[in-house]
Amino acid sequence: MESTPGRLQARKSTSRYANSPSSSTTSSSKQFPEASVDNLSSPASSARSKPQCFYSPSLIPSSEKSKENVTVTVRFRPLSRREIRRGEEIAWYADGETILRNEETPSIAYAYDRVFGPTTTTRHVYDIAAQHVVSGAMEGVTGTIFAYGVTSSGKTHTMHGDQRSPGIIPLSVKDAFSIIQETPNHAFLLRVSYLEIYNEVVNDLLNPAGQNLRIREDTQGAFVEGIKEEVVLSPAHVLSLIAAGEEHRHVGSTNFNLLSSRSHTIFTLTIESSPCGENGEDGAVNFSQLNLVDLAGSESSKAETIGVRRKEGSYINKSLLTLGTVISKLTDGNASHIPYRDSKLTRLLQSSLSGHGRVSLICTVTPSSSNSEETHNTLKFAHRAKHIEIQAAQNKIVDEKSLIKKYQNEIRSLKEELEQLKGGILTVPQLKHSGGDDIVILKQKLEDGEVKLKSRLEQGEEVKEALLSRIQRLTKLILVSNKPSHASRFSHRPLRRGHSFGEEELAYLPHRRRDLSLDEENIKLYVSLDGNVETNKGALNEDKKIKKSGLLNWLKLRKRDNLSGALTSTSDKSSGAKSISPLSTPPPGNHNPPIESIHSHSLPTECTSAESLLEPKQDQQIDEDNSLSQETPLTSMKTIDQIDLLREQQKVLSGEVAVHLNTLKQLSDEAARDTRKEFLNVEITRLNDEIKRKNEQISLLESKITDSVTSSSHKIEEVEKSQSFYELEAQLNEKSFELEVKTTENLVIQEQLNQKINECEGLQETITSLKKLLSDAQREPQTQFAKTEETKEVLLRQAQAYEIEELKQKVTELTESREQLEARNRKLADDSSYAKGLASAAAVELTALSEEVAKLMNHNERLTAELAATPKHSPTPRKTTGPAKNGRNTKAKEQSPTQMELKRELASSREREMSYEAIISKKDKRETELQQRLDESKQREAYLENELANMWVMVAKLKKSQGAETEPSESSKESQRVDGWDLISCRSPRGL
Ligand SMILES: Nc1ncnc2c1ncn2[C@@H]1O[C@H](COP(=O)(O)OP(=O)(O)OP(=O)(O)O)[C@@H](O)[C@H]1O
Repeated sequence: MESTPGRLQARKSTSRYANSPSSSTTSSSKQFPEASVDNLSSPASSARSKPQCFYSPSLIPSSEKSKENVTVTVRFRPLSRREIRRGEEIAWYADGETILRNEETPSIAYAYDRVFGPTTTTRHVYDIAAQHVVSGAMEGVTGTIFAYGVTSSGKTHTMHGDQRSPGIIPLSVKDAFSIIQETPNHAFLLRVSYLEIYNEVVNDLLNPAGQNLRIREDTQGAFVEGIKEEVVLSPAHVLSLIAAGEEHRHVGSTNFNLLSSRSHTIFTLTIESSPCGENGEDGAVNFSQLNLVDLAGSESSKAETIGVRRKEGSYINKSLLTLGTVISKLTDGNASHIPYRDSKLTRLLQSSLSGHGRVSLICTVTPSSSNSEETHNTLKFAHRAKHIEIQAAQNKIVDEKSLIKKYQNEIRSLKEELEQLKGGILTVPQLKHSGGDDIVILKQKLEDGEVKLKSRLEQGEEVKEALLSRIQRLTKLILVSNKPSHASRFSHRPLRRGHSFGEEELAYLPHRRRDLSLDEENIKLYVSLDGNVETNKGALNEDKKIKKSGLLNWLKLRKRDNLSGALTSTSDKSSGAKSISPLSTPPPGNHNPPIESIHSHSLPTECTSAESLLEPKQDQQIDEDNSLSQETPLTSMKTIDQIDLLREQQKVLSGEVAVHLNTLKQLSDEAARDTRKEFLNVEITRLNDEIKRKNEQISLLESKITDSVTSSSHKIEEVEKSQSFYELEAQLNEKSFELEVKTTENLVIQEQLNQKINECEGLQETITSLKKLLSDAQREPQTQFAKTEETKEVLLRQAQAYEIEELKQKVTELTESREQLEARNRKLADDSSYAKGLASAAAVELTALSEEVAKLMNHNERLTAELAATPKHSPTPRKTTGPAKNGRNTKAKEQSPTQMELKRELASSREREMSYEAIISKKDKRETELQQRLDESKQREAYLENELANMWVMVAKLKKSQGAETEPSESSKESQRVDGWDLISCRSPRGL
């Protein structure tokens, strides 16, 4: 639908460019199909959370705030030779001035503030996408311009450019100085800083020592701690600093870009401006920053990088991803948290993105089909960014925060000091009308006055010179227009300023970069290195060489800075947290011919250029004049300083002449009244002579001034004529630079050589000592043999000591087992004595029993005998009947209990006898057993004692043999004693 572009053009930011000339075209003569743009982005931004304010309460924001959107433009680069050779198709194309469309699916289209075709010049891009940000910054509205796109899409080409086509940065710088020139009655102070973010580390590109700097925050927002800020005086000065900074930037080759930026860079121009002139100096100071950002390119997986490049690529992608997230959150009304802190890039861009300054995003894309997807991503990013809403406001700063005010105040007080000094010198005693008697006193006073005047003049001369030069230096830091005040750019702003660069300025820009991406040959070159994309030193060196001519000039000037020693960098802490080096600017005239055009050299007020001493020549805008930009600046500024000094001297002399004339007049009056006073005539004559002499001096100074002016103009002419000389000089410098490089390389090689020589010497020494050792060894074989014997002996002794130790252990063990056996023996002896006791008791009992048995047997025998006698006197019990029977029975009855008793007794005694016998036999058995064991123990004890004795004998033998061997050695004896094994004591405790 056509409505969307219409809507876009109706936007404030777009409409301002509606009439601007456009060279934007679609690629080649291709006919692009009409397409609907249903999905074109709408710029309407929804309400979003208020971002953090960049400016502190000390800064008074202008009441006039207007809402606007980020300016988003897209720039196509032409297809590279390589892409053409590969036969790549056009995937995206510019459909008119604001629409970009997909070739394959024409319904996919995006609208932006402007779409630049591949043939659009950077200058045109500047006019559309950057100029309003730069002029805003010069008026106090902070601005940021950044280039975004995939690798090799043309970001660096757009931001830095080359000599043939200067980029946004040089064009902005040039424009900033032109604006100063076009803004009379305003004083400006510009300072720059330049940093890179490489692998999430912030490095100061203006100060190689400033590595890994910290980002801090104060009430004004995020800032880089310790970054160098340099006060700048001219476009050439700024470009020289950028060129020097670029030397330190991380650049490497990838398979897409020979000189791919591996870091994001932020170039910041800090601008302070204040009205000056009749009543201007009391006004508030405008403070703003212009950030020019060259982002590193996002890398797709196609990049196939390895090693360092891959690491760099992942850091780059991560920070760009965070940038994308921040941008989408900024445009999302519901987002409560915006992750600025997730990357250093977004932290530093926070104040720019959060909506208090103008932002211009230039998205660079390639039309090629191979990059279609990446291009689409860039377009989506740009589409999101378009929705960021900003409220740009002019910022004013209070006096104490302003560096320009500080300098202006210092200049004012220095001038007052100078005036006082002059006044002090010129004050002479005023002649009052006095009577004739006072004439002598008057004469005396006059003479005194003359003497004092002379000495003061002499003393004050040096101080005056110092004051003057300080005033001049400070004045030079403050940039003012030398145009008449009615030519204010605010009232008559020209539609377009001239951007022509002087030779010197161009020298700081790189030559034309290699055309687009790598050609096949180059790829081969790269692939051959480390199999992938190692840095091609040759190619990089070539590019560095290209830059060198610019850099050489810069270095040359730097050297001059040092040589002249006039000014050194001093960081100005009072002006803010950041280190500023206002006086690190070059000494008067250093490499800044163009600045002469915008400097006022008048001393009374630093803003009135009408009094410029070197008018009209110095009034010309030298930066547009190539010949002037070739002038040797130091000489030029010296001349200006000299002229200033001569004029000052002239003024002092004129003052003195005036005093003399006054005195002369009074004396003449006096002489006319009283003609008798001869001495008055003499004095008059003397004064006349003096006046004449001083007038001569004045005319001499006048002629000197004229000469200086003429000679300076002659010099300019000479410079014009000697362009070739400078070229030669540049070549010479280049050669000397190369020579210096070679010398340095030589020195390094020399150092390495010395190191190697030292190493060699060390090795030589080792060899010598080894040789010496060898020869010593050969020369003293016997010593060696003795040494071997000694070693053997030591080993033997060690073995013996070890054996002794073992034997000692054995002895201990044996002693222990002997003690155990002894204990057992004792126990056995106890047992045996107990058994003996038992046996003797049993024997006693046995004897008693035997006796009893014997008694019983005797009794038994008697009874048996009695029994045998009994049948003769009494019938047999069988034959006995009746009373006989009864008689016999009674007798039997009388005898049988006794017999029975006896029998029972006999049986029991027999039983007892038998049990006693059993016990006795048991005891005997036990006794035999014990006896056997006792015998065994005794045998074992005897055996052990025998063994022990053998061992003692062995030990004694060993000791003896050892003693014999080591008899001379007291130490071994000592060791024996120490061991506690004196041979005398080496006997068995039993005397074995
Ligand atoms: N608009 C253009 N016209 C002509 N040549 C261009 C244009 N844009 C880019 N180029 C060329 O394309 C090549 C790559 O461009 P450049 O180095 O600027 O890309 P880049 O986006 O900065 O890449 P990287 O992110 O890798 O640093 C360069 O040789 C450059 O001269």
